[in-house]
Amino acid sequence: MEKGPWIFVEDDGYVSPSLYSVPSHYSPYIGGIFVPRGMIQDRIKKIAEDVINYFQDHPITILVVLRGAFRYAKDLIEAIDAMPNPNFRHYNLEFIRARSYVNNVQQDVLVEGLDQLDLTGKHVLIVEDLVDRGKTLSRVAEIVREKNPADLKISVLAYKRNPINQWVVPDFIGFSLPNDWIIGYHIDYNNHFRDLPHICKLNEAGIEKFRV
Ligand SMILES: O=P(O)(O)OC[C@H]1O[C@H](OP(=O)(O)OP(=O)(O)O)[C@H](O)[C@@H]1O
Repeated sequence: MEKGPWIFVEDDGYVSPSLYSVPSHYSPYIGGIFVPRGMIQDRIKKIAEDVINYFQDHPITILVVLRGAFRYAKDLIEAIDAMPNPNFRHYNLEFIRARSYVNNVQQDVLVEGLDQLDLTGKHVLIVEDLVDRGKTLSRVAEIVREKNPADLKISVLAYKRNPINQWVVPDFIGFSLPNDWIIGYHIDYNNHFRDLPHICKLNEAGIEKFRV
């Protein structure tokens, strides 16, 4: 993945969790903070502008991939709502569920809630929290394309530089991150750390502690 219109976080581009406010029950398991909450919010404001500038006056069907993308989608929509010129923006929301990870091992990708959606002729924006190996987004996009949308774009907050990922680079990316185990800002490890406000690196102690 070339450096591009996203914020590139270097492999050692994390800071100590002691520099930011972190819940004490999580701090032993955080290897470092890659992106603090305020920077995430600022980046999302710009992505909201980019999305609206791209879709112009086409109504957007925003397809949120639960559960991980919940917080990113919420903040993206709030940023769109806060933009000037309310006559310009026009979107509706749909929610699907995709899941695949137990511990840090990927199982088959399960997608729920997409079968019954009619996306024919719609201008669709898939909103996802994380690309890791790329299998989830690849599968979701494949199903969406079969529904003949007029347009399909993809936004991902966190794009991991996982060499296994052969997936096409999404259209709107928040941050390019190292190939570490990423947690926080609703990105989970076995359903833990979703409420951690910053995007962080999970350490070995955390991988062991919350293994199921
Ligand atoms: O690029 P990939 O290797 O396919 O992985 C990315 C997916 O993994 C996470 O989902 P998870 O299975 O943890 O479910 P969740 O959305 O409920 O957190 C994340 O939310 C993405 O959907």
